[in-house]
Amino acid sequence: MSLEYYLSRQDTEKKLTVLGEVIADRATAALTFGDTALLETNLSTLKADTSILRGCIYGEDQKLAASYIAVDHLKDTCPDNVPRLNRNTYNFSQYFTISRDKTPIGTLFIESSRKDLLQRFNQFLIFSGIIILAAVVLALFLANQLKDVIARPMRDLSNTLRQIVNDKDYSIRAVKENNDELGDLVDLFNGMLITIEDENVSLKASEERFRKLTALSPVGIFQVDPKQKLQYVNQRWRDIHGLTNELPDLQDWFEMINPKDIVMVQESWNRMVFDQESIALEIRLVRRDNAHTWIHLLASALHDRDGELLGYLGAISDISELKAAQIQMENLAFYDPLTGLANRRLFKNRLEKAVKSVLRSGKSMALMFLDMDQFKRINDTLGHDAGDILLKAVATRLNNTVRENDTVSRIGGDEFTILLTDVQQSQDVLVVAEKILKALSRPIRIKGQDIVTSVSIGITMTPEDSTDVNTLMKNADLAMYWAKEMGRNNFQFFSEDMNHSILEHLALEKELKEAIQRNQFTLVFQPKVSLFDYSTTGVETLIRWEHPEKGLITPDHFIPVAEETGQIIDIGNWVLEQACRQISSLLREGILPPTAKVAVNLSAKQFTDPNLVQHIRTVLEITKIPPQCLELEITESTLMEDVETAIAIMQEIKSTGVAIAIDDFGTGYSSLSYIKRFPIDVLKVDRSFVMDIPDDKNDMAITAAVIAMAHKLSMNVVAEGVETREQLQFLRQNNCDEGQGYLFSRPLSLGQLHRFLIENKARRENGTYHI
Ligand SMILES: Nc1nc2c(ncn2[C@@H]2O[C@H](COP(=O)(O)O[C@H]3[C@@H](O)[C@H](n4cnc5c(=O)[nH]c(N)nc54)O[C@@H]3COP(=O)(O)O)[C@@H](O)[C@H]2O)c(=O)[nH]1
Repeated sequence: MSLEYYLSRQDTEKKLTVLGEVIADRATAALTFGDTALLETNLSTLKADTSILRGCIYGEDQKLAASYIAVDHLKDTCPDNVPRLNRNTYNFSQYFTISRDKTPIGTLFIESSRKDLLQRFNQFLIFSGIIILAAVVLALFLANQLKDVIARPMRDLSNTLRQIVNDKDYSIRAVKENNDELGDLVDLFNGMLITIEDENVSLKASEERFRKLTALSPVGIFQVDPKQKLQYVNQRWRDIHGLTNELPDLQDWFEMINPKDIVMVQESWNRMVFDQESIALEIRLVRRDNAHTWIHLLASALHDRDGELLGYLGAISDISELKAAQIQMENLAFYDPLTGLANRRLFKNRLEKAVKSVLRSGKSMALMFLDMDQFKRINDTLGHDAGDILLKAVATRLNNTVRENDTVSRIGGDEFTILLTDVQQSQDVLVVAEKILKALSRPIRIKGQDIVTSVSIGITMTPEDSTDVNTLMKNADLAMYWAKEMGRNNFQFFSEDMNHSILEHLALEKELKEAIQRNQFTLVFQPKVSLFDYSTTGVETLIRWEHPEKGLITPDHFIPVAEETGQIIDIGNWVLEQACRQISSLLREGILPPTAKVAVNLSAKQFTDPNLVQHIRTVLEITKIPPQCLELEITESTLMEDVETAIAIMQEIKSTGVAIAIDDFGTGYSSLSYIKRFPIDVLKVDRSFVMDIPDDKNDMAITAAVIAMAHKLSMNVVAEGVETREQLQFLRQNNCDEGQGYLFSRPLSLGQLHRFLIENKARRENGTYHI
């Protein structure tokens, strides 16, 4: 506005200047000549401009020379003298110098009214107002129009969007009204909806597929959200857990895991959550119905395309059957199916590991080798099923005797091993060995019978004795053998001396081979005496080895070796033949009565030798000894090894007319039912029962019972090892038939026997016989 006013004012002032300068120029001559009329004519040109209020020309003397007053302002006059210029007046006024030859000769004063200017300005204002008003009206109009054209479609679009969001219905479409930019926007929006709908459809299809797949899946599937909440499980998952419909908490699920596996599961779960590691575990579940289920668990974290965590997805499969099969396979491969103990393979494996650990830790470990005494006999007597029950009972007792860390194994028929780990001193092992012997000494009831069993235990220590697994096994075996030698039902620690003895044993084996050819064996005969009249009823043949360097070697030392190597067959045959040859002369000479018998010991190997009976017949024939004068002593243990075969062999022997005596009776776990079936003529009560008479009441009772029983079975009873008068008295009181022992005579050479028989006969005949 002010600009407009300023420009109008400048226009007015410029116009006034042009007008003033023209009039001043024209007034030069009229003023020179004082022609007032011409001056006024000149001034009258001011009429043309209605805004001029007055024009005044003053001469050189400053006196008014001519004037013009606008008709509307006749009340105004020109002052007589040149008026002062007053800028504060409402009107414009301006002075123009009238010059002649550049010399001022007068002054023109023109006053112009601002009225036009203001009028023009007002007009401008009015016009501007009208324009603005029109513009506003137009703007409002246009805005209204625009509202319809732009805002409504936008509102429609946003309503559509709101409806889609509220209803989650992506099939709704925005309506396109125009083919303008908004139309394009609607097209784009609808295009986007189509894409979302397509993606939704494929997502729903994929979800449906996922649900169907998981519903039909043979594996249990579960989903956990990022906040560790179990979000989804399929039916199979519920079935495996024995759950119906409820979805348990993750914590509840963890509580269904076997306590032995829970630490492992939690550690793996934490690794999955914090380190994004996948889980693959085999664990046990304890279901609500208390059933145990082995499962294979797989789980891993689930992320979207941007790596944002969506949760965890996992699968479980019921591997109980697989595990059972695996356990069964492992059991078959590593465990003894009868006792459930570790087998030889597993034992060796554990022994190897234990030796390595001993080398690392610097601690000691003991290996025990156990062999059941007389197992074969029990097995044969009571049957294999009874043998199995016995083995199982022994296994249980062994297991209960040792600590959980120790390994008890069955490595063969009646052979067990025990690995005692973390041993401080050999005294600890000794305590365990004693505990084992004690545990096994309690009778085991099988088929209504109380069976007493025992074991012989060999013990070796590592690293003390060796750190080689095979050597340790050999050591323990050797020590066990030693325990057997020491009378069974005991334990022996391995020592290098045992090794030494084995070397001796090997040397003995070698020398035995040559002993027969070199005639190093001799025979001695121990008389058997009637306990009724002290007559000599027979003799027992006992072998002796006269070693050229070692002197006299008793059969205890070489018979077991000969038995092991099989040399006993040759040695036994030699004894049988020699005994018959030597005694036949005594019989022929009548020094031995015709009722007397020469007894020869038969070892187990001899007894089962298929040529035995033929050999007996040959010997009888060669030596001309009557069969009824020959008696074969077979130990109870030999007979009990294979009862049925023993009966058959005995019957064959009996068919030759030769008598059979059961030796060492009472030590071989015979059962009465078998004794009854054995074709036995003589029963020899073992020396171990006689030796403690009269101190051991048990032994006395047993001996008395055995004598009574043998008599009931029509057997002759011979008591072995009679050394004292008390023993003799007891045996006589209990009607024992015969006695053999140092009380009557020690084993005698043939010559000594000859003398003994004659002297004994004479003493009895002349009544000087006394004991
Ligand atoms: N297969 C063969 N075995 C044989 C043969 N010769 C002997 N043997 C067996 O060797 C074992 C030991 O015999 P031996 O050292 O000869 O001892 C016998 C007797 O000397 C001993 N005995 C006899 N009376 C007493 C006595 O009062 N006290 C005592 N301490 N010892 C005594 O007993 C042995 C005889 O025992 P047994 O045979 O059980 O009747 C021994 O088992 C022999 O059998 C052989 O040729 N073949």
